[in-house]
Amino acid sequence: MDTEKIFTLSQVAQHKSKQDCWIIIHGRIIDVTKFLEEHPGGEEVLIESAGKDATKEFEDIGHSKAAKNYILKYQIGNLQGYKIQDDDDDDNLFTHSNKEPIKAKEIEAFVIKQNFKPKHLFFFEYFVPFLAAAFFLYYRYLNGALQL
Ligand code: HEM
Repeated sequence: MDTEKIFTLSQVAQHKSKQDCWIIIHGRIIDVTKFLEEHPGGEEVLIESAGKDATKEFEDIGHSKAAKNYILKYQIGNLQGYKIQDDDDDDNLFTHSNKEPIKAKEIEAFVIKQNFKPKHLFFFEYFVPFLAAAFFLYYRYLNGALQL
């Protein structure tokens, strides 16, 4: 098991043949080339998902703990952007790692939210200067009117 190496989706996509077959499960990159013939579900299903994220397909079957251990055995790295936390407790193995990477848009939204100003600031920033300017102009107007 190698959890240090980071691969991008396009790097994984290059390994999609029977001779070189990688798949992604919960952000883990698995080289299943040597496992193809051994897979109880047949090699076809793995080859179909080669070079892609097969998390949904993997979970839909309801694989056992043994299958999850195979994943750790054949893991060669992690998908870029995934935060994987290994745990000794096998049941948590995948719940912990099942975290979506934070998307840029979410970060942006967070930053914008943080920049929101309280409503009363708007009052002081715009309304008070506007009132002052109005008073000033009115004063000038009155002065002018009185001098006439
Ligand atoms: C595209 C993803 C996958 C699909 C669609 C898939 C499909 C299946 C199916 C249909 C079975 C049931 C076979 C039967 O009951 O006769 C099975 C069993 C099994 N698969 Fe997969 N599989 C996938 C990925 C994997 C991976 C990545 C591993 C491990 C590296 C794995 C390990 C196993 C094991 C150990 C079994 C035996 C039953 C169990 O322990 O859950 N599979 N798979």
